[in-house]
Amino acid sequence: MRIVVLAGGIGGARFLRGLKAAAPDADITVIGNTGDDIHLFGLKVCPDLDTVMYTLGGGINEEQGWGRSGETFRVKEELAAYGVGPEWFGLGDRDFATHIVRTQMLSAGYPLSDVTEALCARWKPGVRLLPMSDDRIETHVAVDEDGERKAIHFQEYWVRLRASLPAHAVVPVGADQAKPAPGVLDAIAEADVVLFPPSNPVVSIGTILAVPGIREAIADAGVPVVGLSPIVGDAPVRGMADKVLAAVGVEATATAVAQHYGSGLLDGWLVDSVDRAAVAEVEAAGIRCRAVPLMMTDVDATAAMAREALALAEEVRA
Ligand SMILES: O=c1nc2n(C[C@H](O)[C@H](O)[C@H](O)CO)c3cc(O)ccc3cc-2c(=O)[nH]1
Repeated sequence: MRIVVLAGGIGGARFLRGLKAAAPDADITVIGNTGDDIHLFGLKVCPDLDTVMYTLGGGINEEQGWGRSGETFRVKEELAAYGVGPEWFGLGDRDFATHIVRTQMLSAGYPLSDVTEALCARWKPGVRLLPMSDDRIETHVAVDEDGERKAIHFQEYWVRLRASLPAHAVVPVGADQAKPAPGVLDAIAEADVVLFPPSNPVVSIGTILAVPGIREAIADAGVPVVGLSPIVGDAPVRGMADKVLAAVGVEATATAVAQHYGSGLLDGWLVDSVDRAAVAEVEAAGIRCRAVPLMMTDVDATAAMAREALALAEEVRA
């Protein structure tokens, strides 16, 4: 079975670990969000691609869900000693090596998709990890700070500000001129099922869908598209998805997120058992819906969710 998964950061990576356990013989292609990418210290950092690669490759810092395990921060300390910022983004020594290799290859003219393939040759994530695009796309967030409206980089909003200010707009800068990376549209066209894991619907899944051609390819793929709600009991399970959902006028509920994706895209939607009441509403929107446990407490729980998603896909296909 060929499965295509649109993945953001921590939620997407954790879901993929369960999907691999649930469907060990499946051919999984991950279309990774690159809107979180940031250039720091002359290096290109790709948080969501790295989180998938490290999580599935066994190198992730498990508690954080991002960055490498067993980290030290000597380089970060030395940069701070030179007064070279920003200090608010925690890059560890091991992680720096990834960004040095990536930037060296990009400077040599390799596209991000080739770079990602080369990095995955070490980590062997067990899935094909494709960036959504080889073109530069960076999500910016419009906020009011110090009495003025300004656009700041997503990472500055997410990490420095901890999403403490209302987001007035979330803009994937560069998306409208970008093209899907090589292999992305083919993977979607050849997929037997497309899954939207419990990643951030705005800055992760939404950014991937903003790359011209990807949303249409999924809508036209003619195979079941099934998503899992990142919102449980009217609150995001992790992260601050509600802050950016507000920016696009979407309520932080399992139903609202399904409606946001729309029945033109989604065929099935899993909500958590506590949101059982949402099932009828989601089905009224033309999207098949089931209420199942959606907390990714461990790999077994996540594998059970993945099996539910694949089962719903087969129900939809019938
Ligand atoms: O909350 C934080 N998230 C950090 N993240 C997470 C990152 O902001 C998020 O993983 C995604 O951008 C959102 O999914 C990092 C991810 C990396 O790949 C590398 C470094 C960091 C550093 C931080 C950090 O200092 N604080």
